[in-house]
Order: sequence, then structure tokens, then C-alpha cells
Amino acid sequence: MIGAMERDIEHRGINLRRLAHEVDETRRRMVVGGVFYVLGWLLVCLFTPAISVYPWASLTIAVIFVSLAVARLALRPPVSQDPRVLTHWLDLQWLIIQVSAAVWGAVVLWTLISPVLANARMALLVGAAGFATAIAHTYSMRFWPSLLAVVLIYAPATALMWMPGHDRAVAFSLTVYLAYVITSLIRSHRDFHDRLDFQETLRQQRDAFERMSRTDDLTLLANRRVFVAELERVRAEATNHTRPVSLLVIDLDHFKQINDQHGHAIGDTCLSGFAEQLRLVFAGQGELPARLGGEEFAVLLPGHTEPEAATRAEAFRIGLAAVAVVPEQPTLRIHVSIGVAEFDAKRHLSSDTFLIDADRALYRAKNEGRNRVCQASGNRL
Ligand SMILES: Nc1nc2c(ncn2[C@@H]2O[C@H](COP(=O)(O)OP(=O)(O)OP(=O)(O)O)[C@@H](O)[C@H]2O)c(=O)[nH]1
Repeated sequence: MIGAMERDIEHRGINLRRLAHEVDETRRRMVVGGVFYVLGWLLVCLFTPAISVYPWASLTIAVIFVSLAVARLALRPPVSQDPRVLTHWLDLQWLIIQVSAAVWGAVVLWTLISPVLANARMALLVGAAGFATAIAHTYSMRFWPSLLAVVLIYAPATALMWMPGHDRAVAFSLTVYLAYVITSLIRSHRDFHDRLDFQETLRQQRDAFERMSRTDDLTLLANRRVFVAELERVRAEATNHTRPVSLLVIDLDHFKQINDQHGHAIGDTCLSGFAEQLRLVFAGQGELPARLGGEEFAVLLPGHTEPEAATRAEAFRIGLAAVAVVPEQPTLRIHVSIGVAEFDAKRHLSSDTFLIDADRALYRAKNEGRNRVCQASGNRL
């Protein structure tokens, strides 16, 4: 159940990262595109009598292209990481791309039909091919919306050229070029998503290495490096405050016998079962159970005085004796010796000296007969 939930969270995390990446790419690719439509229409106005013959239509087209170019710049990507907000922003961008494409497709068609705009025909046909190519290469993040934009730009002129009375050779070359543009779109769409997959794989590997460098392989508890770093951080914090911090160092008793009698594999299961008990019992805010190495473990207990930590340790020791940590060996019990120390800013000038105090208490517990808790102060429970 938890596994499925974690997978679901991970899956949503991957989808959100991909979406955020797509927003970022779309933003960068959208910035200048609108200017070329404005320039294209300017060409028509300069080299044909469009403005004098069709003043209102010319002005309307100019206003549409300028507004679309401004909208590209004005619609900034959302700060929110809500997938619905990001998707809505992307949909708006695609609407701008498709409206620009549709208007350009209509303008090209108009120049092909109207004798007044005849001087601009070649330029606009070349422009249509250029814009379609640019869309296929630049906006390859989404295949179908991109294909629709290509078709809106290109199809009206191509369809017209296939009509009787038009130049079939031009129609043929436009069609062949359209096939090339679609092939390029397929390739660059695949490349874009392959690149995202590759980046995601690299990110997951980096996270796995990072996790491995922080956790102990067998027990999945924090390893010694992480524990000592956290101990140092909490110790430095406690030096400046009056909040107590205590430390348990725990060693399994006669663990070698378990290995010798039941085998190393059962020994391993024993260690991970024991770690599970540590995780369950020491799960409070800021509490950190860790494996220091071999069959030695430690727990950091912020906010605990030595007697309070010793009481927690004693409860753990007694509770552990009742737990079958190896399911295949229900009668097998493990016992532990525990050393407890409370941080003392005057004596513990480093985390090492703090650990050494807890270690000394642990060795006293071993010497006094094992299966017990000893405090560094020498006090008894
Ligand atoms: N199965 C297994 N055994 C381990 C692992 N790490 C250390 N050990 C074993 O832990 C045992 C530790 O033995 P000792 O240091 O003699 O300690 P002990 O038998 O627990 O005796 P006391 O600590 O004195 O009570 C050795 O047999 C190690 O091989 C591990 O990851 N897996």
C-alpha cells in the first residue's frame, strides 16, 4: 500500500518536473517567433498596394500579428507549480501559435487569390515553408498541436495549388516539402522527449547515489557519516541554547553467537529487524537512529536529559526482549547494552568527546554483565 503511494507520489513528481521543463522550453522558444509574422505582413504592405486597396483588412491583419507578438512576451510563465496552472499557461501559448499560423495560412491564400497582392506571392509562399519548418523544429514539445500549426500555415496554399488552373509543379514541390516538415517534426518531437527521459534517468541515478551515500545498505538507517554530521549540528545548536540533547550508543549482546549458531544471513535479518524496532520506537521529532557500523547503533535524542534518555533506552531494551526480530526464528531474542550520555557544553567540545562519553557508558554496561542501560554520569535508573 505504502509502496503504491510512494510510486504515485514519485510518478506525479516526474510528471510535474516534465511539465515545468516544457513550460521553461516553451517560454524560451516563444519569445521572438511573433516578430517574423509582423515582418512578413510588413513585406506585403511594402511591395503591394494592400494598404491603399484594402486599408481596413491590412490594418486588422497588422493589429492581429502585433497583438499576438505582444501576447507572447506579456504572458509570463506562472510562478505556481500547480500542474493545472502550468497546463493552462501552455494551452494559451499553443493557442497563440495556432492563431498566428491560421492567420498566416489565410494571408498566403489571399495573396494567391487576389491579383492586387500578386507581387507578394513568392515571398509569402517561401515564408509559409519557413514558418512551417520553424514550427516543426522549435515547437516539437507537443506533436499534435505542432502538426496542427504546420497544417494551418501550409495546407491552404498547397490545397489551392492542386486546384485546376494552378501550377501543379509548385503544388507537387510544396507537398513533398510538407512531407519533409512532418518527418522533421516527428524526429524533433522524439528527440525532445528522449532528452527529457535521459535527464530524468540521470536525476534518478543522482538521487539513488545520494541516498546510498546517506544510508546503511542493510538496515536502511542513517549511516555513521550522516549521524556524526547531525550530532555535530545538534551539538553546536545546544551549545548556544539551554535545550538538552542526549545520545544512546547501543550494541547487540553476543551477536557473534547468533552468527555462529544461525548463520550470517539470519544475522543480517536480525540486524535489519532490530533496526526496524529502533525506527519504530525512536520516531519522535528530531530523533535520529543510525547504524554506526557492525552491530553498533546510536540514537540522537534532542530535548532529552540523561535520565529521560535512560528511561527511553530502558523501555526499548525491555520491549526488544519480547520481539521476534527474525520471523523465521520466532524464539530467537536479542539483547542489547546501551550507553547514555547528555551533552555538556563545558566538557563536550566536539561531537567526538560526546560520543566517547556514551561509548564509555556502553562499555560499563558490557562489563557489568550486558543487557542493561548505563548512564555516563554514573547515575542509575
Ligand atoms: N551478519 C552480520 N554480522 C555482522 C555484521 N557486522 C558485524 N557482524 C558480526 O558481529 C559480530 C560482533 O562480534 P563481537 O565484536 O565479538 O561482539 P559480540 O559477539 O556481539 O559480543 P559483545 O559485543 O561483547 O556482546 C562479529 O561476529 C561480526 O562478524 C553484519 O553486517 N552482518
